[in-house]
Amino acid sequence: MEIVSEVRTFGGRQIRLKHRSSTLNCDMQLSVFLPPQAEHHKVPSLYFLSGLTCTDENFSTKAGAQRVAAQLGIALIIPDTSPRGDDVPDEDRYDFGKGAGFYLNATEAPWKQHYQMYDYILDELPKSVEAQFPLTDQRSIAGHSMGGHGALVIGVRNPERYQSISAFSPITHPTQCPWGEYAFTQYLGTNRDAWKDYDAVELIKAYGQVRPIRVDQGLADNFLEEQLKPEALQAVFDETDGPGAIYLHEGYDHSYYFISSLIEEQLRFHAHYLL
Ligand SMILES: N[C@@H](CCC(=O)N[C@@H](CSC=O)C(=O)NCC(=O)O)C(=O)O
Repeated sequence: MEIVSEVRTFGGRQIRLKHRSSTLNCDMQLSVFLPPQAEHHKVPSLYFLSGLTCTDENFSTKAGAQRVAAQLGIALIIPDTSPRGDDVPDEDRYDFGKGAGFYLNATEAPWKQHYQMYDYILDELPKSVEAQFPLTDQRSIAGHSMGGHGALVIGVRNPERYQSISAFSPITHPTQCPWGEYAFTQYLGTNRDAWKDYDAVELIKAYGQVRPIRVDQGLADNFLEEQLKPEALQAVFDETDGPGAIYLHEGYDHSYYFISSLIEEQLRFHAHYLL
């Protein structure tokens, strides 16, 4: 991975990188924050998956996560939200294609050649960053909206890889909401049984709650009822015995103002399991 830019913040290093991804068959960029402790010893990592229309820079510039990550000694690994480049197929809509990879492995043409974000986040990215930076193999995963869906799906399916899972305003039940139904039809085809591998509600029903899960949801979120459906996640938390918890916040919307208000709580939640 090649360093594109680097700045010092809160005693640590905020780094932007580019690399050729063999999983996605394209060049990718990502951001990494290394806390000051990484100068002396290996540190654990929190992966943060962003939402529709985002790159790695939305979270790294708007969430304000670095101050507390520096105090706690946790690295932040912030990938892009889809494959990129002129060779990558796209559609002219904000909720599908580039910027909207939905953290799955596409099975349908023309998407499957590049849209393999599930494998990229789970395998290629940790191997690459852990080979280059002083990181332990202790990881947790978080995300926002489409990225909250990604964090829940990847975390629930791979409890041996992630100590804890959190999400801001996640798409909890993508097989039952317009964003998910459109994207899954294109990426995965029309067999709805195959969609269940990428639906947090269906996965928790099947796998249970192995790792701790924290969800924060604003009650003034304009996507709440149609796209996010926290009540479906609450129902499956209630059905399955486990520590999953959804915190509802009066007056907060879907934006990074919400994420920046609650990021400290989510970082401290993960620190409990990572450190
Ligand atoms: N129509 C809007 C929708 C895009 C949007 O709200 N994106 C969110 C994530 S939504 C779910 O994944 C986001 O994080 N935007 C970036 C930001 O910095 O706020 C639009 O096209 O803007």
